[in-house]
Amino acid sequence: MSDELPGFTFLTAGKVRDLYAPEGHDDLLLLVANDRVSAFDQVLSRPIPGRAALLTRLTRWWFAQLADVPNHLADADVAVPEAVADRAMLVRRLRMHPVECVVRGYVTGSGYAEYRRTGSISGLPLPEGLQDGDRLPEPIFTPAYKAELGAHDENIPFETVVDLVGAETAEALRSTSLRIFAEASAIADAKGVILADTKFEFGDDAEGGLVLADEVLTPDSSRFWDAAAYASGRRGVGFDKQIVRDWLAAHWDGEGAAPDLPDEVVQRTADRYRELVELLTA
Ligand SMILES: CCOC(=O)Cn1cc(-c2ncnc(N)c2C#N)cn1
Repeated sequence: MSDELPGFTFLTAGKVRDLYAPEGHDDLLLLVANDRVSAFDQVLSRPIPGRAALLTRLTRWWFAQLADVPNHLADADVAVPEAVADRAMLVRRLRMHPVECVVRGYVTGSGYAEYRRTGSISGLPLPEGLQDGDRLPEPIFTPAYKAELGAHDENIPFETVVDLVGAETAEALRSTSLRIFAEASAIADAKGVILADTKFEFGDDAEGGLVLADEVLTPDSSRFWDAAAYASGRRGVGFDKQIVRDWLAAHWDGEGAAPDLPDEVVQRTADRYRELVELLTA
């Protein structure tokens, strides 16, 4: 991806997205997604064609479904270059809170690992005997501190969120995250998709209002599972990187750079992203 976008100043590059500032609009940012995919903490060498456009479409769709939640999409008279238009979002520049607002309806991944070590996640005690992929009695807010690029986020207790952003904002982050998760889970469930967990990011706008930022409820920020597979005992059948993860697990020892994905894996993964987006947005 060239860093050059006419009329925009390149700010920074993440794993799967780049940030630009529209010249002459200090109150706006441009988020440009790319087709790269990361797995096992590595950005893989082969992009997944169409991925960025699909996930941008999905985020926009979720913002529309969550109409009662202020979000950072900007309605401004700024021309987004055609070359990136389908995978870019012009957004209001916010004062971001340094908290990954993770909500879990199921216990898996790093949350399950923490649970096995401590019997809790982010300081929240959980019932004994939970297995990987179990549904939790109710969704839980398990915040993490936003790690530097490339490092793992560190789960933190709610009290630390209070120390970071103040009690009022901490409570608003928790209540808003849980409310959005409940709404999104119900929407996904009606389409045969389990929303196992997700991560939201919020910022404050110039008036001090809490605004939903970043991407939302995409396979990059969330785990989406096939509900029918889960019901038949096949847990954690993902809609996105499962194909990539399974192929890498069978063809790579995890040392050094990951091998190039074969064409068939790239194509099946692209198809799977499209399948999820079309299933959810139908
Ligand atoms: C390299 C890519 O990094 C990111 O996209 C993460 N990020 C988002 C912001 C942000 N900053 C102010 N206002 C916003 N609306 C946002 C958003 N979204 C900063 N980094």
